[in-house]
Amino acid sequence: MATTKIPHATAKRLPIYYRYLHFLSDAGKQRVSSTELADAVKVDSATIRRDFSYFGALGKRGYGYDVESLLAFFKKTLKQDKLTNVALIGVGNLGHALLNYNFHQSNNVRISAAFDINEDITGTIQSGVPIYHMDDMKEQLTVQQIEIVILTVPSNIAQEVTNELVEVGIKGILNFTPLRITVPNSVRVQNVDLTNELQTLIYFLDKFGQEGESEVD
Ligand SMILES: NC(=O)c1ccc[n+]([C@@H]2O[C@H](COP(=O)([O-])OP(=O)(O)OC[C@H]3O[C@@H](n4cnc5c(N)ncnc54)[C@H](O)[C@@H]3O)[C@@H](O)[C@H]2O)c1
Repeated sequence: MATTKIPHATAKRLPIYYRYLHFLSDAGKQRVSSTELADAVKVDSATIRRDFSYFGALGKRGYGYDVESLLAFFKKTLKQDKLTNVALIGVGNLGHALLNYNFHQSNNVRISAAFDINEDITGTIQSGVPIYHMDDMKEQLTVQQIEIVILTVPSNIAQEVTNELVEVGIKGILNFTPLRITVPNSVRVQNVDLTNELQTLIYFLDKFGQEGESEVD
């Protein structure tokens, strides 16, 4: 079962399910039906059942899903039971915003190091995160065993920085730059493009109105 290939759209919904299950668990709820879950997370119940089916028969007919066992399962799948340190490269406008935010809703991911070339900010601590000079990047990433980075540098140097990250063994890059960076197969890149998201929203509103459509790969 561990080798089951999960569609990208399903994988993207897992944190949404996880957050709501956490909420239910905190509220002392023991079980939840797919319809109830669908209402809460705004994903239709057929999609939820299909998503969950990738992980085996987790629900029981007429009973719904057991909140604690589902939560334990997602915790493991999403690696929520261990803290993941990530690094931020490029502490400008966007980088600062991400540092301030520092995923405080999540207790399992945090930015533990940031890097820049601007000597006005290197050597300082911002929002509790040390800002190192890029000259120290390789060493710090290795010492801190960081495998995931958030890339918020100007696009003209994004590839150059990426090459250094690849050399040091980074496994995942959350790429905010508009450049579609080139990496070997061993590295996974997730692109974040707010303009794109906004245009997708406009497209769906235009085409389907407020009913929208649930995202399916
Ligand atoms: N994905 C999105 O929706 C979205 C939204 C806004 C900005 N962006 C992109 O994010 C990136 C950052 O945008 P911004 O507005 O924060 O820019 P910015 O100019 O404010 O910040 C860039 C930072 O990178 C640093 N930097 C420059 N060269 C560097 C290098 N070689 N190594 C490390 N750091 C270096 C600069 O000193 C600066 O602190 C840009 O590529 C921009 O296009 C994406």
